[in-house]
Amino acid sequence: MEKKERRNLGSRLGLSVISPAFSPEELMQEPSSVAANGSPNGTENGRLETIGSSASTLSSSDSIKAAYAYLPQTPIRSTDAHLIEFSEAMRTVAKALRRVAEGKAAAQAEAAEWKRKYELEKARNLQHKNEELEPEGCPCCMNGTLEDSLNKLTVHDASSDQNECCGNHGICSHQVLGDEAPAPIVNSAYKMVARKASFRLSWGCNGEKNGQHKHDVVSFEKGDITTASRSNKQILLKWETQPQTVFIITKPNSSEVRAIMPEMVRWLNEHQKINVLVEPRLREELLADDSYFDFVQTWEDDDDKKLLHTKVDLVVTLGGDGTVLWAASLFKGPVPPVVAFALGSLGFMTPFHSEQYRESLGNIIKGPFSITLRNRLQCQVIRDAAKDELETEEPILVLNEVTIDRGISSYLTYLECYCDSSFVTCVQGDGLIISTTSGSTAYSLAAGGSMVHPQVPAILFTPICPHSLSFRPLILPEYVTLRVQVPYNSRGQAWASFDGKDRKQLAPGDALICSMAPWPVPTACLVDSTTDFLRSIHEGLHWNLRKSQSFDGPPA
Ligand SMILES: NC(=O)c1ccc[n+]([C@@H]2O[C@H](COP(=O)([O-])OP(=O)(O)OC[C@H]3O[C@@H](n4cnc5c(N)ncnc54)[C@H](O)[C@@H]3O)[C@@H](O)[C@H]2O)c1
Ligand SMILES: Nc1ncnc2c1ncn2[C@@H]1O[C@H](COP(=O)(O)OP(=O)(O)OP(=O)(O)O)[C@@H](O)[C@H]1O
Repeated sequence: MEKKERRNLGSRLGLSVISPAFSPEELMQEPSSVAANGSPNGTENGRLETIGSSASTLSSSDSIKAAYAYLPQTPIRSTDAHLIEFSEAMRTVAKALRRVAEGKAAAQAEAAEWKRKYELEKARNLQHKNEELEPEGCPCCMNGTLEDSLNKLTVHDASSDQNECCGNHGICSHQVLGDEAPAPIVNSAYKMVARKASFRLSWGCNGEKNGQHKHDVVSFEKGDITTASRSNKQILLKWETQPQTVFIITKPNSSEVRAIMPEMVRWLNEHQKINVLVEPRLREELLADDSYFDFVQTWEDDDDKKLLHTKVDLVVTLGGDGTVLWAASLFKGPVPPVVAFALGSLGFMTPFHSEQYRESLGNIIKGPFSITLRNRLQCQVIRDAAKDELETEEPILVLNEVTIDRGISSYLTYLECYCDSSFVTCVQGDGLIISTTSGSTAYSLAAGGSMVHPQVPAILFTPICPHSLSFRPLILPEYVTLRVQVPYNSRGQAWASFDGKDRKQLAPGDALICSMAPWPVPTACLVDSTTDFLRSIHEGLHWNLRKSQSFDGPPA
């Protein structure tokens, strides 16, 4: 019997047929209704006719009753009942699986959070140890913890006394970036003679002293909760000792870079008496041109590279946004201040003009200068096959975003997303972007996310081509831990990429955990965070560019 006919039969009998419950073969086993030729009453509609014939002498309501009485013994009911039971069982299993996944998500998110806290605590302990080992540091800083110092933050006036102690006026670099290298590295190309310069950070409004404190955000006085005037304004960096080592990073294969780079190195060395450090490739390029550049330093192995942040006072990038991303990726922990010169096409994070490098670098080296603290995301892939915590992969830090997409697969990505221990949603589409606010003007913007000022403490959750009309992007607070899981029943694999690089395949069962990293990228501002941000969206994207209407329009 055809499905349609079965449905007709059901509806004529006042029943809803739930599924194609039986086959002609099953019907043929029906003892009373099966004709000798093996077909019910010799037709496909044998069952209907059997019911009809047994009911022919009865009224229509009697015939329906008879049909109901007859049905429990037929395969329709029993097979449907099995199917109903089966689908209910499947629903229960699905629910149980979802609960297990949520439990696992919560446990893994919690584990990641504890790991992050542990890393922070470890960094703090290391810092205390270094402070103990370093008697000639700023005496005021030596007495306090980072928290003490944060609590003491006041606005710093750029023109205030140079000899003033940093303890009461900002975060001192001895506290923030004071984790000195365990031992100096001595080799021909990487002979670090200089001590890292110390500096302090202060919060103010374009350098004006206005007495606001960073911790005065909410007041609980007299039981009333009031928001104090915003205090986390423009951040200033003021050197306490002269910066001595500049790390120059350039985009490869650029004639513009090749023209400016040797000039800049010479100027830094001769006019500013500053050590210059570059990537090994660049040192070779410089030396190939002129042996004068023999004084330029580099590193020899990964161990040296890991200690870069302890030696470098300032990072200078020559290139586009990609070079800033590259520079950030070289620092797996704290990052020195970055001065980015624009030698690319867009330059959202590269506010400085390369033609004016002498003036700009001169001002930065002298200080103070405004910085934007750009948050980074710490991303960790957790493999389903990993047997324990030790098998997890190294975390990757991103300045723009981590993208989970369908890669070369032609199937929809299917991703389950959790925020701390709460289920957020399932992404069915091309993928998902988890972005920092700095990355909000990059891929996330192209996928329909909002542009967010880089100083806003947030994480962006932006789907890529979702196959659902109602999936709008989200902006979440910076303190959450996100977890993206490729479910076991996903049709294909997913791929994660980090600032557009390092693609990693995620198999069903694998997960990616993201939280805000404790090491932001401090980028020097040309003017200040807000002016630079607005300039970049106006000039880079021509945001809301429209010809003004003429005054002589129709009367109102
Ligand atoms: N559809 C898209 O818009 C798309 C697709 C893939 C990657 N990307 C972006 O490219 C980035 C990698 O940059 P790249 O230079 O190494 O690759 P790239 O050379 O392919 O350049 C990508 C473009 O994105 C711009 N860009 C990078 N970071 C930006 C930011 N924070 N704000 C505004 N624009 C930004 C760059 O200036 C460049 O024009 C990724 O992090 C991702 O955000 C965008
Ligand atoms: N020092 C470096 N070593 C290796 N790769 C680098 C380095 N600096 C930049 N890159 C890579 O080179 C690519 C291009 O760099 P970048 O975006 O700075 O230049 P651009 O493409 O000319 O600028 P824009 O994107 O603004 O047009 C990026 O993918 C970046 O990751």
